[in-house]
Amino acid sequence: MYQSPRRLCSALLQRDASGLRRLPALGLRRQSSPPAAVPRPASPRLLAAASAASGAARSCSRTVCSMGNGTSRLYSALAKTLNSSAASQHPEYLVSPDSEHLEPIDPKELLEECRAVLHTRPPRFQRDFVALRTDCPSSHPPIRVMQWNILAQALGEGKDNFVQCPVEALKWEERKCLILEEILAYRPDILCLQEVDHYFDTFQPLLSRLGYQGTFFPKPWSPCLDVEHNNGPDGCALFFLQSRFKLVNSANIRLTAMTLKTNQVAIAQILECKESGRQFCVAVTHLKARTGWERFRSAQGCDLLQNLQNITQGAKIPLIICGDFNAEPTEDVYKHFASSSLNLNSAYKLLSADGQSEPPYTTWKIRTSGECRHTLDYIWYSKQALSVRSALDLLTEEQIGPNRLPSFNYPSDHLSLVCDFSFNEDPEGVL
Ligand SMILES: NC(=O)C1=CN([C@@H]2O[C@H](COP(=O)(O)OP(=O)(O)OC[C@H]3O[C@@H](n4cnc5c(N)ncnc54)[C@H](OP(=O)(O)O)[C@@H]3O)[C@@H](O)[C@H]2O)C=CC1
Ligand SMILES: [Mg+2]
Repeated sequence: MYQSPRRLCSALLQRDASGLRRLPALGLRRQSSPPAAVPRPASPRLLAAASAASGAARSCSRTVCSMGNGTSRLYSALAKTLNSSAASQHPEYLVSPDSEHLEPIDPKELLEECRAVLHTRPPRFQRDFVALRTDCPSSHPPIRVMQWNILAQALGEGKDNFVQCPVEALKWEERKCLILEEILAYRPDILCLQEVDHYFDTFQPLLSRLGYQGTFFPKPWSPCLDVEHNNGPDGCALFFLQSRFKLVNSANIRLTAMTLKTNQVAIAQILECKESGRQFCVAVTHLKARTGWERFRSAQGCDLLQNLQNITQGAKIPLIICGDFNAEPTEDVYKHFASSSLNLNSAYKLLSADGQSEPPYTTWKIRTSGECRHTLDYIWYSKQALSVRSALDLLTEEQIGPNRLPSFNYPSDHLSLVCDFSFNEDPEGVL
């Protein structure tokens, strides 16, 4: 039954059986009158538990931190104590100690809360899934994977110079609802994010209440820490639905380039499907940005491929790799992935008429330096073990609008990519 946002919020504020006040999942106050304002909780019980460990780190990182100073090192160190260290393989570190105490939330209720906060904004864009393979019936539900560079709040406000994007469109309290709305609209089984600088206070607590298990690996020297009032370093985050998968193994990888440690990271996890018992490896990364760094990106890509070779025991385990590669398909790093012995294909090529061309853009923005329209984001997959059943179409130029991204309608300068995968039958010996 449809509940108005006003009724929903009051329902969320009722006392639960334990006598403790239940709080709105988002803990947000609406910007203007109708519908009624949601009181900001004085002490959000559920969010406090999840973000307590990050509180000290966040308060110390609210000052301007130049890279390499004690404060950013302290944050990095603290963040790492909550996650596994570089290239470690300790699943026990990856389980949030508080996750079992978190009250589940209904995704529909959270979506309603988001929509109430966003009621003054234009409606979200309609995007459709394009069916790609209907000829290979599978006895198990598909695995939906979402890849998205969500735009770090500190970079969007302090570094990216999106000259056509009004500052009000970047306000975190509303932008986070647009991000959550996009995630909730597609409800991925696996969510791979880049530029996450609100992991501990937003995504980890909320997504864990939606049934996800999350891992965060911050960049060692995040440029976010240069920005005044930053919320800590940005990094990659990987979430999967605990109802569908069991974590078998996990590695946080600091990428190297020509044997040197770099500022870019990846997370790779082996997951086991609870329905089918099949195992696969999913990885998320964000390679070095900017022109002039093509060889560096290429070296980082080679390092990631080598790590994935080791993790999948030479491609014995099927792979899905999501990332903002910061590289057009013409770059060497793309070519390395396309020709790797891991037998990978890029899922979004399948949206093209011949199945051979990447989409014309995955990011589109206007900076002081001009308009930047590029294809940089990819979902790679083991082409012999997996099939892409469908993929979410991109936004059209008309939907994106003349001021490009981010905007009041869309929270990031990068588009989300979403694919439904299924395992091919009888892959024995094919890999
Ligand atoms: N003190 C130290 O030892 C070190 C300090 N640093 C700091 O980190 C920063 C760079 O870190 P690094 O990880 O290499 O960052 P990158 O060059 O990879 O870029 C960082 C972010 O900037 C965005 N970006 C890309 N192009 C532009 C542009 N033209 N204008 C504004 N933003 C852009 C990228 O977004 P997208 O991916 O969406 O394009 C990316 O998220 C330095 O500026 C420095 O402050 C870094 C290393 C060491
Ligand atoms: Mg960016």
